[in-house]
Parts: sequence; structure tokens; C-alpha cells
Amino acid sequence: MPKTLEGQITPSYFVTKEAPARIYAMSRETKLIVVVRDPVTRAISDYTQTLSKKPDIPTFESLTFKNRTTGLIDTSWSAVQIGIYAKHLDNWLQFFPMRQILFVSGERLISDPAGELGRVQDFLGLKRIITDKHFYFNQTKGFPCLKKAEGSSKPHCLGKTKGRTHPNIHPEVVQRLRDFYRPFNMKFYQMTGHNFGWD
Ligand SMILES: Nc1ncnc2c1ncn2[C@@H]1O[C@H](COP(=O)(O)OS(=O)(=O)O)[C@@H](OP(=O)(O)O)[C@H]1O
Repeated sequence: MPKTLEGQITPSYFVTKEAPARIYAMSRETKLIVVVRDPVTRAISDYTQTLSKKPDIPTFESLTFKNRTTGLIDTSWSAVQIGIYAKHLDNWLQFFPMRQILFVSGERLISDPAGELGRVQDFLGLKRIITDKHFYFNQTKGFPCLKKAEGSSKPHCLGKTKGRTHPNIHPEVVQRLRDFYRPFNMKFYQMTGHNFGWD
């Protein structure tokens, strides 16, 4: 019988302080896959998702800053906090070696899904079964879609909650966030040995 791999997906694992110790206690051989994207876009996407559920929340700008005049960023706001990848990774590296962690680029998952999934398959020790021929780019959605969904002859695209239009954020605020994340991004590139090109 072929060996099977079991997996579980939860976006909050990566940023949960207790998660590495708990997973390590369960199985120290576990392979970890994390999808990361530009933390600034991630924060805006996060805010957009919350806004779609709670339209009355304050503006992105007012949540970003502790003090708008000094430009002091509120790092306790989860949309900001989650994007400090180097800090979260540090926590995982107390338990797991880098070779057991794969970071998938969210940007490349859109521009080159087969390439990125090639890395995932290699990391999991699987044959490269998913390739370019499984995808087509849907211009309307702005995302790649599967030519055929599993067990079906029909295409499959991501659901309508993906690719929500992000609100326009003042360029000054975006720039301030870019400056804030830069040192953490550099540290993250160093730790992973991979330049994600977010600057
Ligand atoms: N497969 C794949 N490839 C590329 N990008 C993807 C993919 N799946 C989800 N996304 C984008 O991730 C953002 C958060 O998605 P979700 O709404 O699914 O978030 S959550 O997992 O429910 O928290 C959201 O980003 P934005 O659309 O830019 O806001 C999703 O579009």
C-alpha cells in the first residue's frame, strides 16, 4: 500500500506562541509549510477580511498607528503583528530545524503556481505530479485556477472570498509600514536563505 501523508491547515499556528512545543510533543518529524506574502499587503488583506464581516470597524490608518503624528505603529494590532515573520519563525526554530520548514511565497503561488507547488512536492518527498499543465490563469479572478478539480472534469477556481478588492490606503501609511517591516523582512530572508522580494 502506498504511504500516505496527513496534513492539517490552520492559519494561526504560525503565530501562536504555544504551537511549536505542542506540535513537537506530538511529532518532532512534522514538516511545516507556511504561506507568506508581503506583510504590508497581508495586513491590508487581513483588514479587508475583517471589514467584510464588521463594516463598522475604524479605518486601517487609525488601527495601524498608536500615534499618527509620530508615526508610531501599533504592533499589538494582529494585522501588523502577524507580518513580523522573523519573530514568529524564531519561536519555531526553538523546536524545529529550518530543513523541516518550507515557506511558500503567496505572490508566486499566483504568478507561478506550478513552480511553487513543485517546491512543496519536493519538500514532502513526493513525485512532481502537479505541473504547469494543471493550471490556467483566469484574468477575471486574477488567480490561477485548476483546469480540472479532483474527481471532476470541470475547472476549479478559488472561492469568491479570495481576491476581495482592498481599500485604498494612503501612500504615506503604506510607506511607513514598508519602513517598519524592512528590517524584519531582511532578517527573515537571512533566516530562510530566501529573498521574497518584498521591498
Ligand atoms: N491559493 C491561493 N493563492 C494565492 N492567494 C491566496 C490563495 N488562497 C487564498 N489566497 C489569498 O490569501 C488571502 C487570505 O485568504 P483567505 O480569505 O482564505 O484567508 S483565511 O485563510 O480565511 O484567513 C486573500 O488575499 P486577498 O484576496 O489579497 O485579500 C486570498 O486571496
